Parts: sequence; structure tokens; C-alpha cells
Amino acid sequence: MTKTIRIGTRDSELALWQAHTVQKKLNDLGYKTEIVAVKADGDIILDKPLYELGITGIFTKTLDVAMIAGKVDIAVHSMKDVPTVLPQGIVQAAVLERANILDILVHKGSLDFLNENGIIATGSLRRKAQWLNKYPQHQVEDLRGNVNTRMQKLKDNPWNGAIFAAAGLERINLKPTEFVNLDWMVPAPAQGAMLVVAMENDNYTLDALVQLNDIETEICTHIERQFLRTLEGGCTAPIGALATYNEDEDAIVFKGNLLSIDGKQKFEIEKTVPINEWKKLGFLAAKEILENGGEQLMKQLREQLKK
Ligand SMILES: NCc1[nH]cc(CCC(=O)O)c1CC(=O)O
Repeated sequence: MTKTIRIGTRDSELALWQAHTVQKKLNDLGYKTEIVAVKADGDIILDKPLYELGITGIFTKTLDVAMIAGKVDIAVHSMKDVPTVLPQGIVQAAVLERANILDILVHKGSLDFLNENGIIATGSLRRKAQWLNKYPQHQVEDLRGNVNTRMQKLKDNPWNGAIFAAAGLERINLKPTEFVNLDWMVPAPAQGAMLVVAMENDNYTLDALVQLNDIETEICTHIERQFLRTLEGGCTAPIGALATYNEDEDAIVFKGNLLSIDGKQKFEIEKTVPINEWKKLGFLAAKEILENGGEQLMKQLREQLKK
């Protein structure tokens, strides 16, 4: 049997770029494909901070529904936007090789404000908390919308800078010259990775997609998402995680953190383990944080974010 694989995507420029990338890879393998663009709620509701919407998976839900209804065969996502537990019947079919993992600060030419009273913008609690932890005298403004919208809002407002994922800006050639790498900031779990999901019983499509999977990225993002899931943060709590593979030592280097929203409390963990211990690493790292005070902070966060 040969069928046309219908690729579901959101309709932002970044989402379409990601869908086209997957399309090209499938076409190169000889598969027939078609792009189906769908508007997602996370793109429509712009007036509320994401975490106030209080639900996880706002970007991915619409595509999940389209796939379960049989309107598309696969969905392409920024993996960091995907809840750690997938809906019943939907499976992780391929994780593409990871791009730039870093957060960057896009600024307006001067970094003098870093040592003064700066104003930066972000809609992410993780970025806000880590920023305030490092620059407690600063103010953080909310910033929503797709990357194009956010870049425009930065130009239109009197902010000193805004934080973006480098990968998103690089993919659609929107990365300006005036930026700094925030290499001290722990990225979102799975930042810079793309995930393709499909229906668990669709063998034709699963056989196609497995050829796009990058095992190193799959393992590292698995560790990061296991850390997130164990902390029970959902996708909106201030939680960062990054696993990298060190080839020389055949080891995984893991860094994770959990902060209060105001950035005043911070728990962090760094661990290096031999590669054969990767399967429980995210879980063990999260347990260590929970047992050393993180449990109390998670409880506090759940209360705060419930409202
Ligand atoms: N939450 C929005 C989102 N989801 C994925 C990306 C970019 C790609 C990535 O981080 O993997 C972005 C933009 C951003 O965070 O600046």
C-alpha cells in the first residue's frame, strides 16, 4: 500500500517551516505527502499569559483532535510544547536531530541595562524566574504570540530586550545581529527538538517516520521530559532541563532546575552518568530535587498556577 501522508501543522511561519522540513525528509525517502495547516488555540488567544490559561498542551490539542478524527496522519510539533503524556492512541514516532538549544536575549544595541534597572519581556515562567534570579532588580513584562509577533512587539515597546529560543529564530531567519546567548539559562525540556507524532496503529506511517528519528536527541529529550513529568510541572511551571551526550566519556551530562516564579527560590541539580544509566536519570534527578525542598515549592506553584 502507498498512501499520501497528511502532515498536520499549526499555521505560524515557524510551525510551517518545521512541517515542510519533515515533508522534505519524507519525500526524499520516496513517500507522498501533503501539508494540512490548522489554527491552534495557543495562537488565537493572545491577550492572556499562557500560564493563566492553566492547561497544558494548548498548542498541540487542536492537532491531536484532527489526528484522532482522521483528518491528518501525523503532526509536527516543537517538542517543548508537547505535554509529557500523549493522548491515548497517539505515539511519539520520530524525534528529529536537535538544533540550537539556547535561549537568547534579543536587545536594542546596548547591554548597559544589565547592571541597572532593566525591563525585559517574555511569556515564559521559566525564563522569567531564571532572569529574576540573576537580575533581581529587573522588571519582566509579559510577551505573547508567535515569534514574528513577539519580535514586532519588542520593536514597538520600550523594553530593553526579550528572550527567545535561538532555534525558532534561526529556522525562519529572524535572528537579528543584536543578541546574546544566555548560556547560563537552563533551556526548556526538549527545546530545539522537533517531534513527529502519529497514531499507534498506523504502521505504514510509523515505518516511514522511524527513519527520521535521531537516537541521541531521542535519549536526551526523554531524560529531560522524564525530569519534567516527575516534578509534575505541566508545561508552564518554571522548570529547566538539559541533557547532552559527551562522546569522549560515553556519558550523559544533565542539568535541571526548578524555581519560584519570582526567582527567589532555586533548586538545581547537575549529574554526569555513564550512558547505560540514562533510563532513570530524569526520574532520579527530579526525586533528588523533590526530596531537598522541591516538593514544598511544587505545592506552592500548583496553588499559584491554579487560579
Ligand atoms: N513556546 C513557543 C515556542 N515553541 C518552540 C519554539 C522555538 C523552537 C524550540 O524552542 O524548540 C518557540 C518559540 C520560543 O520559545 O521562542
